[in-house]
Amino acid sequence: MSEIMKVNGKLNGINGKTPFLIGVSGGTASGKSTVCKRIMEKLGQVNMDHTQRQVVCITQDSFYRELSSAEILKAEKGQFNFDHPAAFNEKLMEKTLLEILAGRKCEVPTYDYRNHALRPDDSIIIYPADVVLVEGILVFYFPEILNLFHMKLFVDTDSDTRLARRVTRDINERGRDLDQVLNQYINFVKPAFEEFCSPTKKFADVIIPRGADNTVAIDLIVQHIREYLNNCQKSDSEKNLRHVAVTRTNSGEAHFKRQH
Ligand SMILES: Nc1ncnc2c1ncn2[C@@H]1O[C@H](COP(=O)(O)OP(=O)(O)O)[C@@H](O)[C@H]1O
Ligand SMILES: O=c1ccn([C@@H]2O[C@H](COP(=O)(O)O)[C@@H](O)[C@H]2O)c(=O)[nH]1
Repeated sequence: MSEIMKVNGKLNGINGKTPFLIGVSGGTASGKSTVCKRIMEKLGQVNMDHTQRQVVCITQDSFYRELSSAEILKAEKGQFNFDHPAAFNEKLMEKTLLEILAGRKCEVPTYDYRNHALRPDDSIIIYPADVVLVEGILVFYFPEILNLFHMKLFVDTDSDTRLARRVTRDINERGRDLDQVLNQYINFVKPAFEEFCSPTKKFADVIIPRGADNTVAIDLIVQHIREYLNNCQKSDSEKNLRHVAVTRTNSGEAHFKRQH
């Protein structure tokens, strides 16, 4: 296997398929996952076998670090700060993204929000793809990770809307009660958004106001990705043609010229 090297924060000299890496950031419940889902839907990637997908999506939540028992007790009372950069294992995230950029198959655990823990037994296999979407509140916070993205999107949804959505989602899907959601939001989520997430908006290439409601922005992004995928397909078939020509020449059965 070739060694993965970085020059100026970008990959250099790697073998295999190097995907186009798109970071999708924004505050909690801004619609990051929904925007990624819309992009995947519009590109016809959702009802497709995982091994065949040209576009895949992963979440930063898969890189929450393991908590100690004392931290889990705090988390159960809504007293652990999951919005601080220290809550993440950014080194593991960087390593995984480098593997993905090197065109290697990776395994990424899912996150269990009810138990505040990763589920390694329920991991997702990320097969080599042409485009990889990486969504999360702090994907632009760590410079080593920020520098890996070829395109950066920031989902900018008004904070009242985000809080309203978070309350509903956390109660219905993440096993929380109202007091817990509001206390966690006031004590950790909102201050951390202002200190760590919001300042990273300046790194974005495209800001998407109103998230998934902004179909114009989503269509433009989808168009850009579609053009990229078409170019990938063109260069793949050119590579295949070259391969056929060289193989036949080597076998001595035909005398094609090497194509460039
Ligand atoms: N445009 C929208 N209109 C209504 N509800 C939305 C919209 N976008 C997202 N939601 C809902 O808000 C919640 C948070 O959205 P999600 O995409 O998971 O946000 P994030 O990934 O940023 O946390 C989910 O329950 C989702 O269904
Ligand atoms: O155990 C946990 C882990 C995370 N959270 C909250 O989740 C959000 C990030 O996820 P989004 O889908 O982007 O909202 C973050 O604000 C954490 O506070 C949690 O509550 N419990």
